[in-house]
Amino acid sequence: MTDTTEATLYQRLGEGAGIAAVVDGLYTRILGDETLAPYFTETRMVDQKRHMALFLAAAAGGPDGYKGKDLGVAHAGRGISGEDFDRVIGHAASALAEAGVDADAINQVAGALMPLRPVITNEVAAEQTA
Ligand code: HEM
Repeated sequence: MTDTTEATLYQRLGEGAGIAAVVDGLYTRILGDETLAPYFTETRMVDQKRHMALFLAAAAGGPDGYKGKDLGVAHAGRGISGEDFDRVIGHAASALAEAGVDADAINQVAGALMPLRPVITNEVAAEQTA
């Protein structure tokens, strides 16, 4: 079987099927979080899960099938705080752990997502010219 020292992050997440399971777990947690759920009241969750799964697959070095919006544009004007972002990262870590992903790979995912914090949150976006 695949040696984990050589497997790509995408493989360690279980490829497309593994990522789909993680994304299911992630949005179950997000919609169960009373701080985060209100952001998604108008959202078609089937589409949202598909976009997130494709985005994560590409971010993990898998196939680049993401055709959604630029993440700065997708989140602009929603008033998302740094604390909201950190809660989502926490739920992602829990969903990854529940899916059996090892701690090292979870840290890699979190590390890959952290640069998005200023892109997605209102706090720092207000200080940027973009
Ligand atoms: C690492 C963090 C995040 C990633 C990778 C991410 C990823 C995405 C992606 C791929 C989309 C779809 C864009 C499209 O449809 O073209 C999206 C939309 C969205 N995200 Fe995020 N997101 C993150 C954090 C957050 C946070 C912290 C919140 C709020 C608490 C949030 C709320 C939303 C909302 C409300 C939408 C629009 C849903 C709709 O179309 O109705 N996201 N996000």
